Amino acid sequence: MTTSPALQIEDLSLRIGSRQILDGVSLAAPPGEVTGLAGESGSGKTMTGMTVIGLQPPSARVTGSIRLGDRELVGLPEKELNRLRGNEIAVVFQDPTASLHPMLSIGSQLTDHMRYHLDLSRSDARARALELLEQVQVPEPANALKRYPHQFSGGQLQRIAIASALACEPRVLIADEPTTALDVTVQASILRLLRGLCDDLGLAMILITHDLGVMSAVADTITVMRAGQVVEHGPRADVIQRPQHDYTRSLIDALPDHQEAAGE
Ligand SMILES: Nc1ncnc2c1ncn2[C@@H]1O[C@H](COP(=O)(O)OP(=O)(O)OP(=O)(O)O)[C@@H](O)[C@H]1O
Repeated sequence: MTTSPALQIEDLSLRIGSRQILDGVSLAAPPGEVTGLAGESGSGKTMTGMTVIGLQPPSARVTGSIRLGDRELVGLPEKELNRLRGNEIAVVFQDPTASLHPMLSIGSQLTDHMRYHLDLSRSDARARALELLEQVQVPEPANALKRYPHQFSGGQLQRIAIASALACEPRVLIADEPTTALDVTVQASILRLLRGLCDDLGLAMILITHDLGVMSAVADTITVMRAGQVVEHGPRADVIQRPQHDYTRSLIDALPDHQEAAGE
């Protein structure tokens, strides 16, 4: 079954000064699917994600198309992009503390965000915050609302950052290396959570990671980037088990146990 993509990137290029950072990137993220974006460090994965939410460096020149439903995002005025950010497109970063304020309780961070974007009353925002923390499986949600970021483990903080990203019911979630900073034991549970949310909420998820092992655990399709270009794209099993491009093969061979990653 093919669903029409929530997010469609076509021929996206980005130049900073004389450097071509992205060169004709095309990518579609359908609802309810995890679209993996792989490639070694510096290949342009993060810049692709940042450009989708309009957070590319100010000096960058962007051409091509990024459509959210039937809306074109390239060239959208900053005010309108600001409304989309966090509302229709949300991001989860590698470091959960990047999206959480250290001096504010989890409760006020989640509810302030929703009161601002969704215009909810204080009690409705609190009820929704509790629901979100349950959804991301943070234990004792009512208690968690009163606590501060430093009182949580990295894995729990990433769950809270994911809850915050989901607060305004985005259609698209960009997860940029969401498990890279976490203990190996916690990584799998966060990936399972993201996969479950994608399925349950029909999110179009773009999962950015240099780790094809992570990718093989959850992605439906994989797009491989190198030096700002897409070199390969296809269903996960095809890309991992029958890579067409030497570069993809070298990424797979670099995995500690590439048989395992291939799901064999
Ligand atoms: N603010 C910036 N100004 C200029 N160039 C940048 C900026 N940020 C990133 N770049 C360059 O853009 C290219 C792509 O970087 P990007 O962060 O998208 O790669 P990546 O594939 O996500 O790698 P990593 O996994 O290391 O983040 C790199 O060559 C990088 O040096």
